[in-house]
Amino acid sequence: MLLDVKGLSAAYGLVPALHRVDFHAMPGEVVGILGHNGMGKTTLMRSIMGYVKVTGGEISFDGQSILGTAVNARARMGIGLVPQGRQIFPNLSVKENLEVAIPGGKAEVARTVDEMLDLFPRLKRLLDRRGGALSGGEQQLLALARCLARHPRLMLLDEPTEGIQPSIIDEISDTLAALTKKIDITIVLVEQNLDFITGLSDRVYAISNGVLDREIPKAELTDAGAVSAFMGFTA
Ligand SMILES: Nc1ncnc2c1ncn2[C@@H]1O[C@H](COP(=O)(O)OP(=O)(O)OP(=O)(O)O)[C@@H](O)[C@H]1O
Repeated sequence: MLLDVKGLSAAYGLVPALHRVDFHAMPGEVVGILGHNGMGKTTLMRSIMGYVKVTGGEISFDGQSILGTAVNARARMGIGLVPQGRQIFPNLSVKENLEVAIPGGKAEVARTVDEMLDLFPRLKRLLDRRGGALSGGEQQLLALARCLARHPRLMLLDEPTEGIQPSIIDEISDTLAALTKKIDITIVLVEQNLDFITGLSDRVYAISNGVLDREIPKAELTDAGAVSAFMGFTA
């Protein structure tokens, strides 16, 4: 098991945001977590990366507890987060956005930029463009490349389709599916886009009001009524 989250709780002051969350990801898996606005998806991603102080439970990465470790230590262990809203540098060029994400000397940086351009060919012709002048979809590709440039073993994706045109969402889905075949990576993604999540994920969980304890059986993912029931809606 690469990631094992057990009984994880987090709160903002006295208000709980995650309540005894249990899930895991095996090496090479794409695990989707489906949930509506405000259900705790971002809090979960940021807790695993180490930005949110948790109030209970356990997070293990590659068999080791990571709860007491800082964000940069988790990054060095091989965890990467593509944050909600992408958070690229709007005033830096695409090339500079990539370069500043890559640790190492000049040669290593140049080699890794080339490696990322092979994975994201669409960024090649945009290298000199300012990050802020990219479309939402292009920004998402850049954010993915910035994360992968550090060669994480686990990539956490926080709502990759948010604010992106439907036509580009398919391209992002195809790019991610191709990636998982080319490189050794485990992905945990949180989303509210059902088609995107079912298209990419090996397994899907539902999160509702900070509670994540149910895996949605694969056979039921194509049944809108069953998914609604899992998400806590009554027919
Ligand atoms: N910094 C904060 N301070 C206080 N409450 C917060 C903070 N961040 C999130 N919350 C609350 O915690 C709950 C979970 O929020 P979270 O952002 O994790 O949900 P989400 O599923 O990612 O939602 P969205 O899709 O809108 O980003 C919400 O009720 C939210 O209002």
